[in-house]
Parts: sequence; C-alpha cells; structure tokens
Amino acid sequence: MEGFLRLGLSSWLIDQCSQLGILKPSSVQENCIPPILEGRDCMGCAKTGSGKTAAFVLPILQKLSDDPFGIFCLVLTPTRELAYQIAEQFRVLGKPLGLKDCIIVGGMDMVAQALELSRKPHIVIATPGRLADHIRSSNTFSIKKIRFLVLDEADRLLEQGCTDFTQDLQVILEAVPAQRQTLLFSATLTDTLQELKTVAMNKPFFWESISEVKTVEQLDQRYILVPEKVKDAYLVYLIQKFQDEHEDWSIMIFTNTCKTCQILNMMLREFSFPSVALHSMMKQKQRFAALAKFKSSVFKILIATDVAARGLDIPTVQVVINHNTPGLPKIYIHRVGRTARAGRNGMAITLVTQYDIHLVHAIEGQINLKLEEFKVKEKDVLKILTQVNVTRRECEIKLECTDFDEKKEINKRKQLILEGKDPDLEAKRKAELEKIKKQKKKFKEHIQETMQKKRDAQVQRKRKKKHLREKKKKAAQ
Ligand SMILES: Nc1ncnc2c1ncn2[C@@H]1O[C@H](COP(=O)(O)OP(=O)(O)OP(=O)(O)O)[C@@H](O)[C@H]1O
Repeated sequence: MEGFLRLGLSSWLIDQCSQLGILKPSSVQENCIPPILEGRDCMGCAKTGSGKTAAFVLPILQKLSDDPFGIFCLVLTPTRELAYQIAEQFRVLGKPLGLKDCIIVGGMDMVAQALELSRKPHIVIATPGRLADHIRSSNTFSIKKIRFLVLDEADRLLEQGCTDFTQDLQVILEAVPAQRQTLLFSATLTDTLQELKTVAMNKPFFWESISEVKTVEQLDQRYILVPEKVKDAYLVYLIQKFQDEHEDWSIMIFTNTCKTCQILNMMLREFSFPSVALHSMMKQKQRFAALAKFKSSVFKILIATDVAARGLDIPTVQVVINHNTPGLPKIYIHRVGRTARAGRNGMAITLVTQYDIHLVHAIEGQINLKLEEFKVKEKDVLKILTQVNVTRRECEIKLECTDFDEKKEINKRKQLILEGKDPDLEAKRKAELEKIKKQKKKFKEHIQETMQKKRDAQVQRKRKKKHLREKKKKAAQ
C-alpha cells in the first residue's frame, strides 16, 4: 500500500486497488505513474501481463477526481474485446467517482453510441475505425477538450498491418487538442519509436523495462517440430494430454486464419472438447459470448486468430498453443503473453513445420532465448492421425456447405469500399498480380530445372572421367 502512496496516489484509489488484489506497484507502475501525475507525456514499454493498464488508469482517475468533466480522456485500442476489458478496469477502480464511461467499437449499434457520446462520459474507450466514423458523421459530441489521450498497444495502432488504423488515427488526432497528455503503452514499442514520437510530442518520458529476455521469466517456452500433415493430430494429442493431467487448466490456441480457426473449433467439438472460437468473421455478439464462456471457464479451450493475441487478461490461461508459427516475433511475444501473467507460471508450445524453422530462429533472436523441445511420443500421435485427419476433412466439407467463404468475400468487398477502393478493379488487379507471380514462379522453376540439369550433366561427366581414369589405371597395372 505504502508503495502506491509514495507514488502520489490518493488513498481512495489505493483502497480500490486492494479490492483487485493490487497491493504493491509493479515496475511499470512505479516508474510511469509519477511522471504522468506530474503532467508529462509517457511512453511505457513493459512485458506482457506486467500491469500496464493500471499504470495509466490510476493516474488518469486521480486527475479526473481533481477536475471531473466529460469528455476527459480518450483511450484507443486495436480490438473491441480489449476496449471492454480496459473499460472494466476504469469502472472498478473509478467506482467511488461515479465514473461514466462509454465504449465505442465496431459491430455495435452506432445510434446508441452517438447518444452515449452526447451525454459527455468522463472516459471514452474506442477502436479507431468506429470513433473516426462518429467524428466524420456527427457533431453531437466533442473531444476537443480532452486532457488525456491513451494509445494502448500503441505500436499496433501505428503500424500498417492487415487492419490499417493510420487513416482513422489521423482523423482522431485532428479532433483532439494539441494541449493534452499523451500516454503510449505496449510490450513491444521499440521499433515504432519514431512514429510514436510524432503522437507524444511533449518531450515524453520514456520507460522500458530492461531485461535481456523479452518474454516473461515464468513462461516455459517450447516447440514441437511436426510435419505439416500431422499438425492437427499433435494439437488434439496435446489438448487431450493437458485435459487429462490438469482438469482446471484453460488453453488458448492461435491460428493464422479465420477459416482455420473455425474448422479447428468444429473439429475439437467433434472430439468433445469444450472449445469456443474467436475471430473477426464472427458477429460481435458471438465474439463477446465466446470470450465470456472462456473467461468464466465454462469452456476451457479458446481457439482464436491474432484478434485475441494482444492485451487480453485471462488469469486461468495456463497454456498457449501456436498452431502456426507466427511470422513476426512481435506477434509471438503478444500471443505467448496471454499466459504467465502477473507473476503466474505458464507454458507456450509452438508447432513448427519444416517450412517455419527460419521463423523460430527470428523469434529466438528477438526474444533472446532458445525455445526448448517439447518431447512427445510420436507413436501415440500417429495412433490418432487417421481419425483426426478424417474428422478435419469432414469439418471442411461441412463448412463448405455454409456461406462462410461467401461472407468472407462480402466482408472483403465492404472493407475495400470503406477504404475508397473499387472491389472489382481490385479483384482484377489482384488477378493480374497473381498471373505475373505465377509466370515469375514458372520462370524461376524453369531456370532452376535447367541449372539442375547442367549440374547433373557435370556430375555425370566427372563420374565418367573418373571411371575412365580408373579403367586406364587398372589396364596399366
Ligand atoms: N501491481 C499489481 N500487482 C498485482 N497484480 C497486478 C498489478 N497491476 C496489475 N495487476 C494485474 O495484472 C494483470 C495484468 O495486467 P494488465 O492486463 O494491465 O497487463 P499488461 O501489461 O497490459 O499486459 P499486455 O501487454 O498483455 O496487455 C491484471 O489482471 C491486473 O489486474
């Protein structure tokens, strides 16, 4: 308790913290809360599960209690689920203030949101796309006077990933005052520092937890080298093993696409595993329902795309399984950070195929740690291989009978229209690119083939020469 008092927080906030079991400040809180209370911009980079949310929520609530008005603070975050989680922390910690918050995310009713915004909530927690839509289309609210702008998972908000937030962010940055405190947090800030400095311009206080290894100490990180075709059998085997050995463990499985996520969930259900899926092709209500079932441990297995890779705080998660090796070390760091949070233990297992070894090397290089092999009796996996592969195929056929692919196509078209692009032109462009790519590939293969033939011929010639030499030698003897 004393620790928080020393940082300059009021006793009512410290009482609220203790109700959440937050008794002693974590390193990021200890270092970032004082400069934020002093009024400085802040960039905080600390490992997953180290309490970054409270590091900005606590000082903001304290400042809000000094001078309460709406809209006081805007928090931006890349995913809808994360927005709800952050709002929850504000609500619990800010209860004595009678805090009014408002969550502005896609997939929810826009009119109801506009109404809520017009009622001047103290804190708005939003995903950039939907908030930018409100700014463009409505004049019933203003964020011109906010005191705090927070970018949680700041590096993700500023990078141009598969969901590009930069244009929406531009709209939002033009709508907030230049005189504000900007707080940027993430477990992986360092490679976007330059971009971040353009958002937090007032000589920001930068704090990074210094540690050789970039992942959490309590996390046991393993890999299994598996042939691509046997991957699903390994997955089923691992889940069965963990379920048999640790009834109370929750498991998060990450996949690379929505379709794989959907199919694997169907497959796990066929094997009677209590699993739910979470990906961006699901309706928002289904997404929330799935997450609630997993959080309450009614379903102990969550199979998700990277939409769940960042920020989600579910203390019961003991194991993270990467069904695919993440293409970027950064994504690996966030995915495996869903376990071993706030000082707890946890395990992460990455299924690595023969094509992914270079990705593992990149991950190891970035986190500064070698993954250890997770030993499995291959014989036991092979016993279930046929059954698993047949079940997966059946699930694929079942999914083909639904409108899953069609919906995906519609979603893609919607996204392109929103980005101001013509979907038909884009499709044509993509087809042309695909054609060029194929031609290039064919050309490359042709060259490789010719080179190989040359090499083979050379070897043949050498062999022949050697053979002749030996023959001559023998004849001379
Ligand atoms: N000082 C503290 N002592 C103990 N637990 C804490 C403390 N501060 C926060 N926590 C708890 O630790 C958990 C993780 O915190 P939080 O979600 O803020 O992590 P994070 O650093 O934002 O992680 P990520 O990078 O994954 O988003 C939460 O359940 C939170 O309530």
